[in-house]
Amino acid sequence: MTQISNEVFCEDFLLDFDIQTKLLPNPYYDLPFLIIEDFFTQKECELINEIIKDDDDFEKAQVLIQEAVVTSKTNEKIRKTNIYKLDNILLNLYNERFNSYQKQIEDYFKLAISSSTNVQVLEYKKDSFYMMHSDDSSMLFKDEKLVGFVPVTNERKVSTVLFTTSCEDEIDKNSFQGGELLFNFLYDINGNQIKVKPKAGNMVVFLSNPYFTHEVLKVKQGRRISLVQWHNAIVN
Ligand SMILES: O=C(O)CCC(=O)C(=O)O
Ligand SMILES: [Fe+2]
Repeated sequence: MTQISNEVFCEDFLLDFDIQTKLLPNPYYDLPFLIIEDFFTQKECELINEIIKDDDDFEKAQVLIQEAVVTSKTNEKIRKTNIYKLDNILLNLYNERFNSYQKQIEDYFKLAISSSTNVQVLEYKKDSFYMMHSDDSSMLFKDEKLVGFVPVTNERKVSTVLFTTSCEDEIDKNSFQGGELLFNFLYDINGNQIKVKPKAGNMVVFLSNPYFTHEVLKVKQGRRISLVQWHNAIVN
């Protein structure tokens, strides 16, 4: 294991791979990712959860799969979610809020955000999940062993995930069980994989590169809703 921040260690094999998009934050931080608390208020989250419920106009999740060329196709084995778009009022609110945190994000990761993708609203119902992946690369396997990563996009430097429902023991219409965001190759001081427990209103900000390979564990009950966006950035 190699220490990448005060409280987090990563698998050594990552250091042996030639990761072209390698970038890590300041090793003196406690965590190598940033959690922005209360990006949205509980009321704002509830409004989104309410609207998403009434909106049947979703597309099945598209998964970037590298074939001869990079194509996009629906693959329910990899990801089992519904995707929605935000309406203009909520989108403006999101953008306004994002702008107010942009400098904090840029300072944390020492980069300058140059553009951002559309915001995707993901809904995971019971038994939905999102298999292990890196946001900017394809994982290369040989005989079921991970042997490296190939970048599939250079437009994703930073990933942001904003939760509008919470992971709780007792569920109601704004919560769910399971559905933690797991960073597959990152560990805490006790050797446990880093798992983020979603809390409505909180945004997790991490680099899109293979160090931050992640998955969404299966939702056991309830509705998990997340607003996902990727950002391009100028990195020194
Ligand atoms: O829903 C989440 O928490 C993460 C989604 C994700 O990893 C992605 O869309 O790339
Ligand atoms: Fe992702």
